[in-house]
Amino acid sequence: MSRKSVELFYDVVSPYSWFAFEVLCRYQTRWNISLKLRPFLLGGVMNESGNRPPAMVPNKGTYMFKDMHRLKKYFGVPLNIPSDPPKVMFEKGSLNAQRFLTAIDASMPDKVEPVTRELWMRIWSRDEDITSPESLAQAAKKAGVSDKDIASLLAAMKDDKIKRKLKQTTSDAMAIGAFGSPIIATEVNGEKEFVFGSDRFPVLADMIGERWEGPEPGVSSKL
Ligand SMILES: N[C@@H](CCC(=O)N[C@@H](CS)C(=O)NCC(=O)O)C(=O)O
Repeated sequence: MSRKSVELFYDVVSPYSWFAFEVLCRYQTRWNISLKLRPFLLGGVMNESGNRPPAMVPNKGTYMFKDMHRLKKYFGVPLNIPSDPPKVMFEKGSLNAQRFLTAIDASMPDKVEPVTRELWMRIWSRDEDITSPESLAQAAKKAGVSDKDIASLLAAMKDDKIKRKLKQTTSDAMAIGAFGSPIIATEVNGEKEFVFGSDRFPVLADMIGERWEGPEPGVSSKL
């Protein structure tokens, strides 16, 4: 049977997307899927869809941060809430990080997964910056990218080509109906469909004819 294509649209500013990312990485060899990581810009999706981040609704924000503590344990992901979430999420944002990942996807796609993970470790585990070139370089270095390649990636992320590619990925997500992150898209009977959220894996498994064996299906974690 041919492998089902599964696309993960995500932004490292989104903690729920980290859970979805780790689960899909754990299942990418267990399920008969080909996983495509698609870094997009959540801020763009929010603006274009007319949605707003849950943390901007006070009760949702309170719920979300409580939920994070439960989900950290449930998913086995070392997430910690940063000391100043509004600053991290809304002031500093993720534009540079997402452009950096887009540049990596364009020239060394096999490094998208480890660099994404390092960026999440920075922003959502160790409360470290992900906006400066030095921070991006450190994440890439930890993921095994050479100094020479890091210098090219930092230059490439400023090119119009890369900026357009990030906009295109965001538009691709909008075209299928995105309003937040994570968006996990696949084809069902020739039609593109998606689920929203890290809590939709049982449904996704049913859609692609695979078995959901929980968030840690006996695979060694890369964390
Ligand atoms: N129930 C989802 C929530 C995901 C979620 O809230 N994602 C945020 C970004 S971190 C978002 O885009 N929210 C848009 C919305 O809730 O409409 C999950 O468990 O993963």
